[in-house]
Amino acid sequence: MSSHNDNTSPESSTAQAARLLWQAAQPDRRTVLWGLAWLILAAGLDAAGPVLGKYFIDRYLLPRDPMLSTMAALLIGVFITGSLASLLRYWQLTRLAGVAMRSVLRIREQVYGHVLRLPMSFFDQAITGQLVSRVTNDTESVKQLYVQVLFVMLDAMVMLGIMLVTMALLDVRLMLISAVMVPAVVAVVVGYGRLSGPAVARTRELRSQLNAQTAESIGGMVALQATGATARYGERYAEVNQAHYDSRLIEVRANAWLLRPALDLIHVLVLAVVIAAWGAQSEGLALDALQVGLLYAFVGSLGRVTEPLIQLTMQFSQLQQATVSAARVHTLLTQAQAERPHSTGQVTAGAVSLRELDFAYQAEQPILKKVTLDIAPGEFIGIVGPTGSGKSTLLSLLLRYYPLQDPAQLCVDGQPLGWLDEDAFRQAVGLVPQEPFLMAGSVRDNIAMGRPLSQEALELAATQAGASGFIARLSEGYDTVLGEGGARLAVGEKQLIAIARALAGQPKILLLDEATSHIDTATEQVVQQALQALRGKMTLIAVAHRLSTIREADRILVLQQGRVVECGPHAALMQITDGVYRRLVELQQLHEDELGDSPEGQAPPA
Ligand SMILES: Nc1ncnc2c1ncn2[C@@H]1O[C@H](COP(=O)(O)OP(=O)(O)OP(=O)(O)O)[C@@H](O)[C@H]1O
Repeated sequence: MSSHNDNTSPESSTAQAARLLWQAAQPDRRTVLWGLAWLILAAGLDAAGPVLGKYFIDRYLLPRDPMLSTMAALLIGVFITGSLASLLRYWQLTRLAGVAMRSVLRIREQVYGHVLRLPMSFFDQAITGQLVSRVTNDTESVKQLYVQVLFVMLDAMVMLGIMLVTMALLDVRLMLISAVMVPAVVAVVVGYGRLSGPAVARTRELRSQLNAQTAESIGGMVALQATGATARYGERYAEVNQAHYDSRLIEVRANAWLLRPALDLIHVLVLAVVIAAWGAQSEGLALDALQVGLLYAFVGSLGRVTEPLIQLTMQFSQLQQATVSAARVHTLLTQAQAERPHSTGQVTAGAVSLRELDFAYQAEQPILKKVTLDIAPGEFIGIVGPTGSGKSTLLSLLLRYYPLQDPAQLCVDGQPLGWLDEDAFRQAVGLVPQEPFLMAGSVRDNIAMGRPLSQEALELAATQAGASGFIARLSEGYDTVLGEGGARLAVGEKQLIAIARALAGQPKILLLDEATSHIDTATEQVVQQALQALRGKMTLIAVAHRLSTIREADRILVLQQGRVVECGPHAALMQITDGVYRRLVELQQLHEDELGDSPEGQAPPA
């Protein structure tokens, strides 16, 4: 993901986080509302404790009135209300924990599903490690936010409200003095937020960078070790790690200085003022009329108000971090998805027509210029050209990875490609990429890719791809587990599986993107035979550096700097004196003669 998405400031992130939480908790709205009602009742029962205590002191303890049965009833009442409040709170908080976990489950599914549907242009700039962190770590932090908001904040607010009402009923003046605590605590929290907010955002950003660097280094370990870059990468990592530590230290310091000590101070100050005010109020009165019970009730209630406030503020840094995470998840979720048209358009025959096709990734930098070509159903087209001439770009457009300014410039069976129904389109167009992407599953899983394929369909695809021979030799045939990235197979074998995968969908159009670049001559011949066998059964469009792969094509399209410079069968193109294709073939011949027959014997970049 581009880094600008990570710079979400805590201020702007609060609203985004709130929206995300609210939306994900929607299906559990009733549980949350009922939870609120029960928490109010629990707080009411809690508030009854000090009130009953006051009654006990004022009526029986101070006047030394030995009404033993009533006193016992009062004490039992205090015990029962306290126990009931605890039980209710425990029950509700368990239910709310369920809401938090279910909401995170939904968010994670939503984020993953969303990432799967993002346009390819997004992944041009995406950093894998950061995206992974978004889907797993950030969503986990969001759970923390639910826990904070639902348990601590909700519970604390309810408790605070009920306690203030109870205090007001006991003595409005003393309640007003106690209520000063609320703005004082808010001031501490706001001050803390201002002080540590930037550090919190920076810590998250740096942690994300650490993740990204780790993922990148592990992914590129071969290149890293081969170029002796491990020490430099180690230093680079250490720098970010140190910056992360420094930033975290600022947070922790702000925490240590501001939160607990500041709150304890406020509590003690308020307590002192309440006692002083009570002393002033009761001056000159007899002891039994002094309402010692009132003071007892106030001190008890004040403790119950302080505790949730302290909890709330102590968790504030976590809350901030979780808010930043939630905002980043929200930002990712608001990334526009690739358009998935739902139309009745279908690919019936596989005719492709390019009409003066223009394309640029960035404005003013055209990559393809007025490419015009009509491909008949079942035709085999080879695309060649020097590096950077736009071959892969053309395939990307055929795969709908990037939208076109004018959809009519690229049509399949007479309909603009961009308007075809997504599912029908993906079924009709198969791709064999340059790097065969194999998952840590069985051969069967890797060919089927989740599609419900019969054994016959699977075997047919493997046979058509020329892969059935080596699959039969594997220890467990189609059920052989390949290991991560297909580590157990040779590169050529992986490529044959990738071809079988593309063919298993019975495509009308098969695109091959330099599918033979990394394979040996023997495997290339298997691929060539496979292509020959598929001729006429589907439209074949193959980009190839290795020219022997497309030598037999019906027509070869030669691109140079985004323009079609030659087009025709191999023999015809070889007739063109000083032709681009002829030069590429001759250069390749020379290169192969020099290198001998090896996988590297491809067209050198022109
Ligand atoms: N996602 C992208 N964003 C921006 N520019 C790109 C992107 N992909 C390719 N380009 C640029 O477009 C031009 C054509 O690239 P393309 O990959 O289509 O060429 P190619 O003929 O397939 O090259 P090669 O044979 O090396 O694969 C290049 O200049 C490349 O830098």
